[in-house]
Amino acid sequence: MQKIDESILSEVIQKRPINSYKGNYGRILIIAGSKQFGGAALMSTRAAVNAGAGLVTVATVPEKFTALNVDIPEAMTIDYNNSKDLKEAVLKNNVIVIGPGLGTTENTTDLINILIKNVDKQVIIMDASALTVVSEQNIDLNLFENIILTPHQGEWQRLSGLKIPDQTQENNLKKINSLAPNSLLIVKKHLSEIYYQNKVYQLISGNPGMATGGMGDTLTGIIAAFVGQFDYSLKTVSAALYLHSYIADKIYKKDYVVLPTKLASKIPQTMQKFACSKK
Ligand SMILES: NC(=O)C1=CN([C@@H]2O[C@H](COP(=O)(O)OP(=O)(O)OC[C@H]3O[C@@H](n4cnc5c(N)ncnc54)[C@H](OP(=O)(O)O)[C@@H]3O)[C@@H](O)[C@H]2O)[C@@H](O)CC1
Ligand SMILES: Nc1ncnc2c1ncn2[C@@H]1O[C@H](COP(=O)(O)OP(=O)(O)O)[C@@H](O)[C@H]1O
Ligand SMILES: [Mg+2]
Repeated sequence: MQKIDESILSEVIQKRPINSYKGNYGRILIIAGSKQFGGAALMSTRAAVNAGAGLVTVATVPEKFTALNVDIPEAMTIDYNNSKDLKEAVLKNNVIVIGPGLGTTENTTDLINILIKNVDKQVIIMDASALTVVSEQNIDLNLFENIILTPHQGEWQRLSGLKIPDQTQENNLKKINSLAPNSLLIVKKHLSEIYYQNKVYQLISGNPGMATGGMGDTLTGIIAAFVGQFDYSLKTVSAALYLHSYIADKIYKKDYVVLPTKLASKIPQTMQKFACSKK
């Protein structure tokens, strides 16, 4: 089993070419949030913008538009219950996050079905409530050509049927190979693991200060921005996962709890440090 360490950051994070523009850095759609869980949409969005995504659109409930526009004016907003607008957004974005803060109502099932009907080669990052609904409704994950799954151990239990003590690397590998063999799976925990193409990779950073609501929502935004700017590959996703914990470890040296908003605020300077460290 390979370890994911700091060297991945300078390998993946690129200096920006002088003549580039926002269209070179990914069009990201984040389908997230609900009346109850607005913060999840905000934290995913903030992380995507701060991790360098060129253009970010959030599909959410209209009552969260003001909060989003005030907090992250860089991001655009659409109503996910307007299926025409959502369909258009699915078609024109190349990386799509679905799940943070959606809740597990029928509405979330409808949103997943709109995605299934309209998606083509876009990279989907499926998290949180979307994973729970997929587990409950037995939705076939193989309908997505390029999919990254980011469950925590509770979500992975629902999806795989494996109780947490049974979530060994061997069992997880078998399960993902039968559920969605072409996916990239991240099982989030202390020392998170990536399962990809029949191999396992383990993160060697992270800390218990990260055990706070919104930390996973923040990760989805970082992964989306990285895939949108760099490419869809194991290395790029590993770098996004590593950056998240790397910043969290720096904050944890001084702070008892690692606030997701604080983590997100440190993404631009940390990316610049690794982009500039290149020979
Ligand atoms: N500010 C906001 O808007 C926020 C909104 N959020 C949104 O809330 C929605 C629900 O997501 P969720 O993760 O909070 O709850 P859920 O899917 O019910 O899973 C919990 C169940 O799994 C179990 N469990 C076992 N291991 C676990 C582990 N390592 N980590 C966590 N749980 C673990 C756990 O066991 P227990 O604690 O009961 O022993 C329990 O039975 C989702 O849309 C999310 O995006 C959050 O992001 C927070 C900030
Ligand atoms: N004890 C820990 N050690 C290392 N990382 C942790 C720890 N607790 C939580 N994390 C990390 O924090 C994130 C939590 O994700 P998740 O549970 O989905 O949060 P949320 O849904 O509240 O946004 C994951 O990346 C996980 O690996
Ligand atoms: Mg989560």
